[in-house]
Amino acid sequence: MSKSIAVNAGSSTLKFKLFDMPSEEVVAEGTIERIGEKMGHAKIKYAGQKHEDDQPFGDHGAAIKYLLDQLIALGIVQNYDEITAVGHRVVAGGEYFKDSAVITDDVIKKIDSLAEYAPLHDPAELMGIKAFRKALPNAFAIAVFDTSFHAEMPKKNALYSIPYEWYEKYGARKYGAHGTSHRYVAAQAAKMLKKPLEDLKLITMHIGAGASITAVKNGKSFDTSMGFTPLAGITMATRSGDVDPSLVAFVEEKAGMSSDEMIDTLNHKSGLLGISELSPDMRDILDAADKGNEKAQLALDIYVNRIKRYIGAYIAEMDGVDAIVFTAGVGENSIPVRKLVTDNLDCFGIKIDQEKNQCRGVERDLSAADAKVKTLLIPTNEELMIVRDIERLKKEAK
Ligand SMILES: Nc1ncnc2c1ncn2[C@@H]1O[C@H](COP(=O)(O)OP(=O)(O)O)[C@@H](O)[C@H]1O
Ligand SMILES: CC(=O)OP(=O)(O)O
Ligand SMILES: [Mg+2]
Repeated sequence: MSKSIAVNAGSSTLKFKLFDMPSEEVVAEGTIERIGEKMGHAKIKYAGQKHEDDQPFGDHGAAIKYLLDQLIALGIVQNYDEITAVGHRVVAGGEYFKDSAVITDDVIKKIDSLAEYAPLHDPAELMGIKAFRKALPNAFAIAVFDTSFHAEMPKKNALYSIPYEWYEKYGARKYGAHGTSHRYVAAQAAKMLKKPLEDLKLITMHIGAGASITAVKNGKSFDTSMGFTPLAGITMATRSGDVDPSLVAFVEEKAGMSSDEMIDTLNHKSGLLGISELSPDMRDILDAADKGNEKAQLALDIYVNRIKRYIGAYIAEMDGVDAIVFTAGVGENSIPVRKLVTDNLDCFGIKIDQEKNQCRGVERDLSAADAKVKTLLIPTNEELMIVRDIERLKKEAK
């Protein structure tokens, strides 16, 4: 018996799961939230116990140090040597990493060189890789890339209608993200539908703080809403999603902003937060909209509209759909958002049963009896995919 850990650094969170392998039993798991904010929060579950801390985590480095310290302090492991393998989530793998990779000095250099493709994520993930390498020098370590699932997307969907040489010279294309999550929920959907994944057309909606929608056709990523970086696509907690690039240049000029300031604003001060001028958190937006706050209502309306827009687009692109899937923070937990997104989609055969929709964080078929297209709720499990890739790459390395 050995232990493997999956480390998942998001834009503002650090999540982990420690598994006993090969049983895949979770022996400890936790989340450190609101990294970089005035006050952060850590929650770790292990051996039937729960440990919580309110303290600031200045950056992902601080969160990683805390996690490594707590593994020993809480007695989750007596010694780091008990953890024989580590899998790190890395958002941007460019066109280079079409599969997960065993971490070497060269792989670290390559990830570093790709950091511009996911500026909110890759630097934090590299910090994690380096800190774990130092603490667990003998562990088998791999990187699992969000972009791998989208790497072979058809060119007609991956390329922008811009000069072709930009793709050749600079790698200017759509890379997408959240691939590990889309891959997991698509496979689970096939199990729930009792059909081979290869025969299905699915729309998987990963809607958390970062959010993306993927058209999964015959088990492969066919199109996805995120773009060159995770800034594109639907409205997110603080990210704008799609905008006309001319508007960007226009506001830069009018407001005297540098392009760095602009990208920072589109990443951190836009989305739900930007429109509502209130909060990036969907729970706050729903509460405020309920109480009649007009900007919160508008933020909610825009958010729902963008998701519907991509559902419609992907049904058209795939020439139909068998099931749509809700996952991630908002998708798994928000009953009202699932209702609003699926309202008035009868024309596509999508209709949910409002009773079945009264649930959170469970795997469930939400479809109404007369729906032609299934609506599924599937909690994501990026960490399970990561440890499964550890096992696969270990075998391949032998
Ligand atoms: N009950 C809920 N209702 C609405 N939104 C929720 C609820 N619970 C969590 N969320 C949202 O989920 C988001 C976090 O999702 P998650 O997938 O963990 O994000 P990420 O991995 O992008 O950091 C938060 O922005 C929060 O607003
Ligand atoms: C790519 C991305 O947006 O990731 P997260 O949702 O974890 O921030
Ligand atoms: Mg995430």
